[in-house]
Amino acid sequence: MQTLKVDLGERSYPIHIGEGLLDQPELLAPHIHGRQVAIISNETVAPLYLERLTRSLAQFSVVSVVLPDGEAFKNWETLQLIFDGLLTARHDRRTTVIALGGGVIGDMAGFAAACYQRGVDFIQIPTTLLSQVDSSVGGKTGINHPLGKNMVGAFYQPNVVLIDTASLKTLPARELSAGLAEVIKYGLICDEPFLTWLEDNVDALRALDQTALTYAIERSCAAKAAVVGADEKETGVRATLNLGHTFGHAIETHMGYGVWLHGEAVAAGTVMALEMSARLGWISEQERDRGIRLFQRAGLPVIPPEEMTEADFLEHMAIDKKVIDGRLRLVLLRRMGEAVVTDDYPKEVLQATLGADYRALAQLKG
Ligand SMILES: NC(=O)c1ccc[n+]([C@@H]2O[C@H](COP(=O)([O-])OP(=O)(O)OC[C@H]3O[C@@H](n4cnc5c(N)ncnc54)[C@H](O)[C@@H]3O)[C@@H](O)[C@H]2O)c1
Ligand SMILES: O=C(O)C(=O)C[C@@H](O)[C@H](O)[C@H](O)COP(=O)(O)O
Ligand SMILES: [Zn+2]
Repeated sequence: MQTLKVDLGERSYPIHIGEGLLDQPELLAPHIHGRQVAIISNETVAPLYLERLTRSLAQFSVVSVVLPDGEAFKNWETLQLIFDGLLTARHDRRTTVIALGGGVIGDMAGFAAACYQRGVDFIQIPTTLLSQVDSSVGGKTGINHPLGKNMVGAFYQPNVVLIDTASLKTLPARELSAGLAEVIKYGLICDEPFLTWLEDNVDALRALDQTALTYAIERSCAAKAAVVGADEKETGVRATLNLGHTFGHAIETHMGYGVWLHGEAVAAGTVMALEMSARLGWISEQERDRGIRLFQRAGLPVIPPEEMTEADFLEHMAIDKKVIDGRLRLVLLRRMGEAVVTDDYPKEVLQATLGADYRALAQLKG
């Protein structure tokens, strides 16, 4: 087992990474301060892992709340089911909410923990690659609004993150690829040598090679922990973790939540960010193509939805959380392995990026 730390003063916490950690209650017990525990999961993950986790927490009084599965349920109505479960079981302020599932469960359970009786203890047990490399770390929690992704939420850090890499054995291939989008993101924004490693190991990752997966998870979590430790509430460098997300969130919202997976939208959105960075002359066309090729090899889409117009993108992007005083800040690549957040770009370059021929770019690489 490997343990990393998110360094946030009195809110610091460990990230434990290893195979079979679900069966190691001693990693959780020190972070549970009362007798009550509420495990939040969904209809897909609960049949796979809920009984095992409940058994390993036998010393506590455990209830579970099993939510419907999917991004389409990351909303107020489903959040209410968590509060219903907590109140029905008479959970008090010393309860601990545990998220057992992917990023949707983690974001919702975390937001519920932040709100329930004004804040109770929270633990992340992520079971998708995406949630293991990204969403379980850093304390962004929340739900979607019909007009925009993650528009209602709170920064609320967990007490511990427990990553059992064996849980990826049951993950569908499409979901594994979606997780690779956020892994590739770290290489692009802050770790160019990791991109080379990914080019050498993407096939092993897709084949569920445990050694390769564990390494990719550790390196991704280390990158995220460093960024979050430096800027917990996104007043600066944390916004670089949003590479591809301004375009990607527009795709998710426009297409209907869950039609494109988050990681798929991030992949196509990052290709748009690469294209814009190339148009600004910050990276070369060869470097842009290097990124496109890696997303393709990871099994991810690199062409935005045909039906989305430039106006559609601009309308959704206008309410991005990085907008300040009506000016849209974008995450772009100054060079491979170095992201910047900027509102200093000609409007025409953004227009040209939205209108670019991504089908042609994809065919060149495919
Ligand atoms: N808070 C953050 O910092 C952050 C970061 C990235 C993404 N997110 C959010 O995370 C969400 C995406 O997360 P996701 O990709 O994990 O999606 P998800 O939570 O919808 O999980 C993907 C699918 O895999 C299933 N699943 C989960 N674990 C499984 C397992 N071990 N075996 C079999 N099936 C399993 C789920 O039931 C679901 O059907 C989005 O809502 C996104 O906005 C948040
Ligand atoms: O942790 C962050 O910060 C991120 O931006 C990570 C992203 O991968 C993630 O999708 C996050 O939920 C997006 O945040 P948002 O503030 O743009 O909703
Ligand atoms: Zn993301």
